[in-house]
Amino acid sequence: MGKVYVLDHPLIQHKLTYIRDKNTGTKEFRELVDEVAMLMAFEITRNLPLAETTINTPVVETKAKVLAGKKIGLVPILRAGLGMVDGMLKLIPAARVGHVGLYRDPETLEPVEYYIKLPKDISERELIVIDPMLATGGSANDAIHSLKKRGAKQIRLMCLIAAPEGVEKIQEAHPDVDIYLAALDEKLDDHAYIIPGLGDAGDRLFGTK
Ligand SMILES: O=P(O)(O)OC[C@H]1O[C@H](OP(=O)(O)OP(=O)(O)O)[C@H](O)[C@@H]1O
Ligand SMILES: O=c1cc[nH]c(=O)[nH]1
Ligand SMILES: [Mg+2]
Repeated sequence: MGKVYVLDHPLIQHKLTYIRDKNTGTKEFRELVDEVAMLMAFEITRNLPLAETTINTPVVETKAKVLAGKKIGLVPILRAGLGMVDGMLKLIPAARVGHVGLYRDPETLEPVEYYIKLPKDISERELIVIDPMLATGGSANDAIHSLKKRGAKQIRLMCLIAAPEGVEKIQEAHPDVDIYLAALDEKLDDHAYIIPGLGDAGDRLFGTK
C-alpha cells in the first residue's frame, strides 16, 4: 500500500493556515499556494539520488555531489493544480510539465476529463501529480489511471489537503503511489467538500466566484 506523508514543516503549516482562512484574498492565496508548493517540492525531492563529481574550488581539487539526473515530470490537474506548478519549478527547474484537464461534475461528483498533454518520455520519468485538493479521490484516481494507460511507471501524488476518503481511494486503486500532503483533514461534507478544507481551490486561485 502507498505511504502517506504529511509534511509538517512549521513554514508549510503556518502558510496553510492563511490559505485556509476565508479572509485571504485571491492575490495572497495565490502567493501562499506558490510558496507552499515550493516548500513541499523541497521535502518531496529529499530522496533524489546524488552522484559524485570532481571540481576545483579556488583552493583545491575536491569531490562534490550533484544530482544524478533523475528525470522528473510534473503533472498538474487543471485547473487548480496549475497554482502549484511555478512554486515547484523554482526548485526543480528542469522538470517537464504535462497537463491533465479534469473537472468534477457538481451533480454526479464524477470526474470528467477534457484535456491531456504529456511529455513523450513519461515512462522514463518520475511523475508528480499535483492538485491542491484530494476530496473523494475521483479526480486524482482518474488522472493516475490516464497516466498509467499512457505508460507511466513511477507516480507520486502531491496535494495541499486531503480527506480520508480520498486517501483511501488512491491507496486502494493505486497501491504503488505514495501521497504527500500538507494536511490530512477530518472528512467530506454532503457536497464532497473537504472539512475544514479551504473551500473551492480553483475558484479561490483564479477569482472565479
Ligand atoms: O477528489 P475529488 O472529489 O475528485 O475532488 C477534487 C477535485 O476537485 C477540484 O477540482 P474542480 O473539479 O473544482 O475543478 P477546477 O480545478 O477546474 O476548479 C480539485 O482541484 C480536484 O481536482
Ligand atoms: O473541498 C474541496 C473539494 C473539492 N474541490 C475543492 O476545490 N475543494
Ligand atoms: Mg474547482
